[in-house]
Amino acid sequence: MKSSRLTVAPATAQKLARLGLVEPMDLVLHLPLRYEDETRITAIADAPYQHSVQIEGEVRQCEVRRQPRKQLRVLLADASGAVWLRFLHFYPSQEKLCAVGQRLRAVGEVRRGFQGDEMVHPKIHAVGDNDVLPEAMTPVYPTVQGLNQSTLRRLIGQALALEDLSDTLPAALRAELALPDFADAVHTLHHPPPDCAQQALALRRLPAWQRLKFDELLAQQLAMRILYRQRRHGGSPRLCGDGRLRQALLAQLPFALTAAQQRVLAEIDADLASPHPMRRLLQGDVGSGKTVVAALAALTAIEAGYQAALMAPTELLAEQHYLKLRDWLTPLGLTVAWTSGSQKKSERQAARAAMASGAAQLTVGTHALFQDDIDFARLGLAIVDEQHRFGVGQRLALSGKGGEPHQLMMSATPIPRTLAMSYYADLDVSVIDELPPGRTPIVTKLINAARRGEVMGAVAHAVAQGRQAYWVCPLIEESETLQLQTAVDTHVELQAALPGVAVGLVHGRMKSADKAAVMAAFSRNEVQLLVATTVIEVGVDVPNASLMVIEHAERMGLAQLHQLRGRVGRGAAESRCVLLFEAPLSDLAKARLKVMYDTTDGFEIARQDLQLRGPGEFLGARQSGAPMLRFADPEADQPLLDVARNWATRLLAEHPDAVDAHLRRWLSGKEQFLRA
Ligand SMILES: Nc1ncnc2c1ncn2[C@@H]1O[C@H](COP(=O)(O)OP(=O)(O)OP(=O)(O)O)[C@@H](O)[C@H]1O
Repeated sequence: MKSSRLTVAPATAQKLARLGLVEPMDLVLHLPLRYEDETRITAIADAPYQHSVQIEGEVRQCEVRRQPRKQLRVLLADASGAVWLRFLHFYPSQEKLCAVGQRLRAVGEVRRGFQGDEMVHPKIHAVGDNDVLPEAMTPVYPTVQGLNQSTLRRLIGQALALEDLSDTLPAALRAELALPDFADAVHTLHHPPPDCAQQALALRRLPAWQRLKFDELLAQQLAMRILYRQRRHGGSPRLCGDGRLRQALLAQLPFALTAAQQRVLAEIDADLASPHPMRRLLQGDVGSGKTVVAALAALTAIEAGYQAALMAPTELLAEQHYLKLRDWLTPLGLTVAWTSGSQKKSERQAARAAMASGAAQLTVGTHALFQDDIDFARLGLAIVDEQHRFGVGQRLALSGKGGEPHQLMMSATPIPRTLAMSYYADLDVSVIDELPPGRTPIVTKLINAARRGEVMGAVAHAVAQGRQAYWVCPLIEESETLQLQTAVDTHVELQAALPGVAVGLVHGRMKSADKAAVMAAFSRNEVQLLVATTVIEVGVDVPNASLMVIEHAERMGLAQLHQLRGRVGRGAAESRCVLLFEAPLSDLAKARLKVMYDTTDGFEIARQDLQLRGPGEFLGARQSGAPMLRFADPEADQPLLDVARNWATRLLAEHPDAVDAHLRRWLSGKEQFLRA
């Protein structure tokens, strides 16, 4: 991260980028998950259970226990009572800090333990003579492994001090809506005063929250309005083909198009033939056959003498598409180019030359394809896969690329109707609402992780029948490194447990050539069991795989589970998806897993997910894979959305400068093209 005023070491910048923090303004908008109240001291005897409090006292006892597991136990006492502080992992420095007689402050939640009240892993520090209590609450930010709270707090503090936080909304608008000033709002949310009720903060009811939600919704509405306008006034080539290439591909495919595929194709064809740019969202549940529709649309552009480009959010997915499209299109005498960030320079240059000269009729790459200065000789159609990760900001940037190629966005994540109407209003929507025939429904099983051994047996059985399986190790504790470790360990474990089965491993940190090699071996059935992190979530298509095992399913978002499950059930064989969970399950986790058990309809899952999560659930919203809104809640904030919609019209007409400033603030950084 670089700005004229804020510099960050490259290693830290990398970790920040994993949180989506790229620009200094992203730091300003990286809001706390919760707060710790260190502004006051609570008497130990008065500390309520399960509420974060700060206590202060003197160490009376300090011991390291070896049984039942190694731990540090410290008895802290004040005039009112005493409580045990317990650390299961600790450093020698912590043990030293807790010497008998030392005065300590500890922040954490008190709970009833076996040996009386205790605080597990509290935050502690020694009390000095002139230690003053802070005036504001202490923020706790979402983070990744290796990036601690104090570094984040320092960087965010610097960004708050150095960034231009002046208001982008005209004073009249703020007054009319009784919204606080932008700078005040962000300062309050990072460092709320102690009298600010935790409850109101958590529920996002404070005026400061309203302000951020409103700003975010307004930016969305403005961007959509501008896109819509560009589209009405923009000119695009009329793409009418003679059907020659299409017929050739269809003749080559081992299946006929479903009625739904034919219908959406007709909708796309009508758009392509019009002189205005197509902006169409193609929705279809996992495995509904969107790729072939995209290929046929590309062929129309090519028949008309233009080029097409297809972009996917990750390199793995882009490569899968590339391999499939190359196999389909090369026999038709066409050239398909592949470009990716990890390619050798000479290969990339060759691919770019082929795009610039027009020698490549179709180019496949990651979303970064449109990030750099890439020239196409005659780009007629841009296809963007996984639209839900491609926010309105990116759409705006794409159409600003000069020329007006037609755009087709594809999404396998069903977007509930209310959401689609509010956030994709600038797009037309086509839905593939039918699966190809001959698929046997996927049977879903919920199995306690204690019965993992039996599940391994089921894998061995599937392999013995000539089938293949996936074993997915999901994100645990918000840490990619841990996820990787789990996948690596599981790979070793399964190899040992299943002699005679070729077990492969694929994860996000592998070199893309290695990843591709494992995927290719899995496609050829040389690898029968693929252990994977969630990198395989989208787009992997191996019809012979009929068993999917997902560990820690209770911790995953339903949309993600649905995507993963969609990797099986793609062939004629009966497929199963085993969701392993760690007991005991909370009621919410039970309800969520039940949804997965009850239905395989992605739209129904999305609807129930939204209902179960309820408004304001930060993590849930992130897990659902819809990061287009960070603050506002599509359902609960409907009234605010209506106001933002009206104001978007007024601002565009009366305050073009404010529009520019507002979009620059809200659509930079986070809304940049995602790099794979
Ligand atoms: N009409 C059809 N009849 C039979 N099989 C089909 C048909 N259309 C597509 N398929 C096959 O179904 C599988 C899934 O298709 P595809 O990968 O295009 O799905 P998708 O909609 O892109 O799914 P996802 O979003 O999960 O990647 C592929 O193996 C594809 O060849």
